Amino acid sequence: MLKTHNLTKRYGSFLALDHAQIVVAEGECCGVLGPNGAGKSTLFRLLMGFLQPTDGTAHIGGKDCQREKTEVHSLVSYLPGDVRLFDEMKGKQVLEFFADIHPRGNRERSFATAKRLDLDISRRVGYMSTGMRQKLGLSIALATDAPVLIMDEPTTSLDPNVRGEVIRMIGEAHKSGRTVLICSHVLSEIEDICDRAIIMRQGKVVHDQCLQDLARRHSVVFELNQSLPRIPDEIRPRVLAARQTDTSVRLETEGELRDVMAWVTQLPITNLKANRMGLREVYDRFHAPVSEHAA
Ligand SMILES: Nc1ncnc2c1ncn2[C@@H]1O[C@H](COP(=O)(O)OP(=O)(O)OP(=O)(O)O)[C@@H](O)[C@H]1O
Repeated sequence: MLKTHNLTKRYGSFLALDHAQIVVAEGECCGVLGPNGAGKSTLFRLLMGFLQPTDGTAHIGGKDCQREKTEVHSLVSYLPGDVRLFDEMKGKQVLEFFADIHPRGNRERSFATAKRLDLDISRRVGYMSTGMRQKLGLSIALATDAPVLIMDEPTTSLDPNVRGEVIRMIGEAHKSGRTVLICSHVLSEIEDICDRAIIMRQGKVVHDQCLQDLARRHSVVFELNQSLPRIPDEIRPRVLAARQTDTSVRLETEGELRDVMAWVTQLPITNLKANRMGLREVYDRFHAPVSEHAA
């Protein structure tokens, strides 16, 4: 449904997006992760045809995001990272305006979405708080029945309860068969609704993670006062990685944990911990926390 080939964007000599190869299948929900400046919004703006690529191509629903922008826009509902709306208009007028110009817009659904987000649409945009303006943007973007949803940090500036509601609404859109591309700095939001997560670093896609696979992974950590013995052949295929630093051992496993644990627990170990792997561990492989860099 959505495909980029070597998609590249330079601002002068600065490479903001570096030969990105991304494929999102129809009906898939794909999260895009990465620190500030990684190139996420640049990718989204290129997909919407708001930026001209330096190199490469992007297609949505088989339409070229540059040359067939109008067709692409009729397939996509887009929430920009910086929601800018008309200050002089009331919320209701803004919803009517966007529902009328989007080929798949619907006034009643926009009003219902705003109501679900507890937004007072009788208020003028200029008098709305940042979170209220974000809700208004969401009421526009979530109310169309466009088959593709592209959302740049949809829960930014929202309080925790509304964040939860927005994530539920995006999850519902995904369940109804729509294709979703979403970026967020909140890893749990991506884990909650996405099938896959793409991790970006300095304009490059550095990792593509299927979240169903991740749910079957565990980290097993323990102390051992000797070298780790050879892992038995029966469990070796399920131990994806084994690392020993002095007395500390960390195994990364996939699938059934029972016989891995049976082997580990017959070693002279202490301080055994086994945890389900999360997106955090995967993300930290590419972006270690700032304090670790500083250490
Ligand atoms: N118009 C521009 N001119 C020059 N550099 C730009 C321009 N727009 C973006 N950049 C740079 O491109 C890089 C990628 O920016 P982008 O907005 O795509 O990052 P992002 O991953 O969305 O970040 P954030 O999480 O902070 O929103 C940044 O270093 C940014 O400073």
